[in-house]
Parts: sequence; structure tokens; C-alpha cells
Amino acid sequence: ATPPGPPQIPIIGNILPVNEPWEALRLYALQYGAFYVLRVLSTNIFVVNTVEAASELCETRWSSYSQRIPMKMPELSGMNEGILFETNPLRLRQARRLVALGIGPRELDKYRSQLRTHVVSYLGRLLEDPDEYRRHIRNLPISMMLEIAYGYKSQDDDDPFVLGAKTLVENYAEASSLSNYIVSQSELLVARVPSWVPGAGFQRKAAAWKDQANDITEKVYRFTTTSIAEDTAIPSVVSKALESHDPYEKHVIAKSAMQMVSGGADTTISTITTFVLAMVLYPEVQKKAQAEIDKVVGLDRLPVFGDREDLPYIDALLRELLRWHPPIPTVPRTTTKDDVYEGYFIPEGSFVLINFWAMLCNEEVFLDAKTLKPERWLGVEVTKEIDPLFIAFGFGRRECPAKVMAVELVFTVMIHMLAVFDISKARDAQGIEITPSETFDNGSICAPLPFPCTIKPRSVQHAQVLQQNLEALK
Ligand code: HEM
Repeated sequence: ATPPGPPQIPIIGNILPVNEPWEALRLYALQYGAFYVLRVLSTNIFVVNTVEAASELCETRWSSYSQRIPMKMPELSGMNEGILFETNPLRLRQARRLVALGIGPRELDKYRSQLRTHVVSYLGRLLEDPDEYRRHIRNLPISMMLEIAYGYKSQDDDDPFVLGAKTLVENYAEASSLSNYIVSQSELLVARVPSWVPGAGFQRKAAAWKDQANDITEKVYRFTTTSIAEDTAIPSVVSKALESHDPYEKHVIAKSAMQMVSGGADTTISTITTFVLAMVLYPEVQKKAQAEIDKVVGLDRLPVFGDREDLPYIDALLRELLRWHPPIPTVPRTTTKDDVYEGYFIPEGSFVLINFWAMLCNEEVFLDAKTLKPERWLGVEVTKEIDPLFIAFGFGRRECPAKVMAVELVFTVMIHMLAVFDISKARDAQGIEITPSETFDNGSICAPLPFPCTIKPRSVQHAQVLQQNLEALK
């Protein structure tokens, strides 16, 4: 049998809104249940909306549900190799081992001081130029991941490798947006149209993206190999891979390392920007979080990740941020075998969309689900079935290999910003407060659309503590 689903228009099938399509997918789930199907042009899309269904398919039946969709646009753009879109099982195994070797939970304490240095310098940039907060947020994970992946210490905002990685991240976001995902599945649209045909601009675009991606990937990789040869390398994922006994292919190392930079960038950029938006929209939450820091850490020092256990409210806030707006609302997979689920036939090669958003914004599980309420996590047993720190990072063999590090990075940024700054609504020329709308862009990794806000030190004393920490970095 075929799963239920919304009525289809001949040829076209179903039309998804361009803006925040995951919300339309969530609303369909209320009507058609945990597992339903839609059609976009000639592609059937099986949508999975509950943790139970996603666990059954991606964990228990992982051998059939662990493949990413070979996307035309990223393929033409040279983004299909490495780890993220790798389909070759041998290379994928190598790539995942490489990431675990580099940033697995046991490796993390080696990066803790690097991470803290990056976060303190980021606070310094916020202090100097708060209106440019989006630029500072973007640069933070990119420069940090360049150091962890390659041992490369960037100089400033105009650092050529930071700029190159930033461009790659932006191109990737466009190439992999959900609508591009779906439309680019059509061979007719993408692969068979010569690039010189007017209107086939996407091909020229893809070719330019590919050149850019190859260029920056090769340059940063060469930086590490040269520093190893000159004995100046600092330990990094790439240096460890090159020095290990495992026979990694160069191609796997170079592409996977760059995807750690790009995969680690937009996701954490999104979560940190969502945090800033939340602080603007929910000042009472910010006050409670700051009170917790003041009580536990005091004013003599900045907080550290090791304080996490004593900061349950901020821990709940992080969990709630990933529930309120997960940076990746849906993840597409393709099946590698025919399968039957709950009596429904899913042919090999089907497009399966795992809908985290429907799981995390489920009103039956989370009362008042659209509202940010860190309190909902206090004093309750947080099981896997409801935990955003599990759900928002994906399921089974393709789950995020960096989730422990991602949590550490975002938590470290949150406690530092809360300790030093007040984040509040900006005012317009008439002095009236501007309330940002809660709208997000439509990339496969989505972030709040730009909004103005005021970020200023909580007091002269707080600014001094930061200055001392900045001095100590010199
Ligand atoms: C808040 C931060 C983050 C979130 C919410 C997040 C979420 C995700 C999700 C949902 C997936 C797809 C899982 C699936 O298919 O089921 C994924 C994959 C991935 N993530 Fe993350 N991620 C985050 C941070 C990071 C960071 C910091 C890195 C840096 C190394 C990273 C590297 C990757 C890679 C390489 C993959 C692809 C794995 C594969 O295809 O096998 N992520 N992430």
C-alpha cells in the first residue's frame, strides 16, 4: 500500500511553500500522521515525523536508510565528496573515522583552550564593534574549525582562508537548500542542458562553485602538509590523519576536513544567532541565565565549560534553543533496498525526508511548542524520545559526528556572552524599540534573518573582566 498524503495536482504533485517549507510538512503530519508521502514533480517524498519512526528506519534498518541523496547541484559543484554526501561505503567509513579521530569526545579536552581563546577574542570583537555581531558570529566557528581541522591560525577577519571558507559555506548553503534539493533531482533541469544555453545559469554557477571549493580545499590542505614538512605544524585533524597508520586517501582527508569547516560553520552560526534572537525576544530568560552565572561564577573570572554541571538553567536553555529552532529542520536520505514499513511499500532509491521539526515542535509532547521555555526541561527525566540534544543531530549511522563538540562550542559561547553582555532590542531613530520577527532563511541549514539588536557590557566591571582576559591572550 501507499502511505497517506495530501491530494496531488496532476503532473506537478504537491506544492511546498518556498518559505519555511518544514512548517508545511509539520502541518501535514497533523493530518496524515507519522509517515506520509508527497510528490514534487516526478519524485515521491516519504516524510518521517516521529522519533519512533525515525529510530526504526535510520537505526534498526540503517543498512537501507543511511545513504544521502546524490544531489545534482552539489554534484555539479564538487560538493558531493568527502563525508557529507559520500556514497562510497569505504570512503565514508574512512571519513567518519577521520572525524572521530580528530574531534571525537575523547579528543575534546585537547581543543578546550583553543576554543576558549577563540571565544574570548570573539567577545573582544563584540565589545569593539557590536553592530557587526553577525559578522563576528560567522567568523568564530570558521576560524576555530580551520585551526582544529588544519592547525591554521587565522589572522583577522580578512584572512584569505577565512574568506575562502566563508564563500564555500555560502555556496554550499545555496546548493543544498531544500527547494534546490528537490528541483535539482530532475535530470532534465540540470544535467542535460548545456551550460551555454540561456537560462542554464545554474550550471555556470555550479562550475564556479566547484572551482572555488577545489581551490580553497587544496590551499588549506597544502598549508598543513607544508607545515608538517617544515616541522612547524600544530596538531590538527589533518596532521593526525597524515601521521596515523591508517591508509587514508588524500582525497578523503582534504575534502572531509573542509567539510568539517563548512558543516561546523553554518550549524553553530545558526544556533548562536538563534541564541541572540532568543535573548532579545525573551529578556526574562536572559535575566535568569545571568543570575545563575552570577551565583555560580561570580565576577572575578569568566565562566568555563567545566561550570556546565552547576548551570542547569543555561543547560536547559541550550536544549530549548535546539528545540525552538533546530538549525537543520529536515534531512533527506535515500533508500538502498526495497522495504515495507507499517505495511507501506518503499521502493529502493526512494527520497525519505526525516522531519526533525515535526518532532521538536510537536504540541502533543511540548505544551505551547512555539514558545521558548527553558523551564520545561528542569526537573524532568530527559529521554531520547524528547531530547533535542539527540533529535537535532540526526539518527543512526549518519548522525552528526561532532555533536559533543558542537554542544561544547555553543555552550561556551552562550555562557561567555551571558556573563559579559546584555543583549536587548535595538531602538529606531525615534527611540522606539524594534522587535525582530522570528523568521528564518530557507537553506538546508537555516538561521534567523538579519535583525538589529543592542549588545553592550553589563557594567564597567564586566567590561574590565573581559579586558583582563583579552590582555592575557596577548
Ligand atoms: C549545533 C550544531 C550542530 C547541529 C545541530 C548539527 C546537526 C547535524 C545533522 C542533523 C546532521 C545530519 C544527520 C543525519 O543525516 O541524520 C549532521 C551531519 C554532519 N555534521 Fe553536524 N551539526 C552541528 C555541528 C557540527 C559541527 C561543529 C561539525 C564539525 C565538524 C559538524 C559536522 C558534521 C558532518 C561532517 C556531518 C555529516 C556526517 C555524515 O554524513 O556522515 N556538525 N549534523
